[in-house]
Amino acid sequence: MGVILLRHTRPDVAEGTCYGRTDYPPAESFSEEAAEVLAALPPVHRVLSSPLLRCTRLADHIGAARGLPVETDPRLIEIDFGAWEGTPWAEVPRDGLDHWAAHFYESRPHGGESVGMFYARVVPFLEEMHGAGTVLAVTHAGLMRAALHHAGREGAWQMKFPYGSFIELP
Ligand SMILES: Cc1cc2ncn([C@H]3O[C@H](COP(=O)(O)O)[C@@H](O)[C@H]3O)c2cc1C
Repeated sequence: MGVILLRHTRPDVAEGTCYGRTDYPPAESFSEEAAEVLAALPPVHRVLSSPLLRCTRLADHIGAARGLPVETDPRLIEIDFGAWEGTPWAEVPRDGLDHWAAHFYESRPHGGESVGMFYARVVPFLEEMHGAGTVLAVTHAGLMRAALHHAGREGAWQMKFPYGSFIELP
């Protein structure tokens, strides 16, 4: 089995908000969600986590239950949406969204990371993990999209992953 990418549980932020790098903590439902994740998760021999609270809380919970230390890695942080962070998606300027859609890899109308910049920091992590054994990385939806794109999956950038769900990479 290869690396397992696990999305964090529900964060404490209003539905429809644009957020990536903003450090929202987990929602009140954390304990129940974390128990479900733990029950579904296969055995792993290493636990890595994005340094953001919505991931470290879950990683710490898993690490404590499985007797493993948690290592944080900044390459596992979600894409940085710059000036858009904390804004409802419905209020993000239309021209910015259009530019982003038309120039998907290069565009950064929010002043944060372009998808290309984001992908360029994620790929070295994925390459390092290749063949590293059963490693769990607690991370974000954007990372899971990037990883599936890297694995050659058609439509990976449009995929959705529920909170607390995980994917296994070969
Ligand atoms: C290209 C791209 C487009 C996105 N649109 C939303 N997100 C991602 O950013 C937000 C934070 O993710 P999480 O809740 O897992 O921390 C979510 O809305 C998620 O879908 C994206 C990520 C990427 C890379």
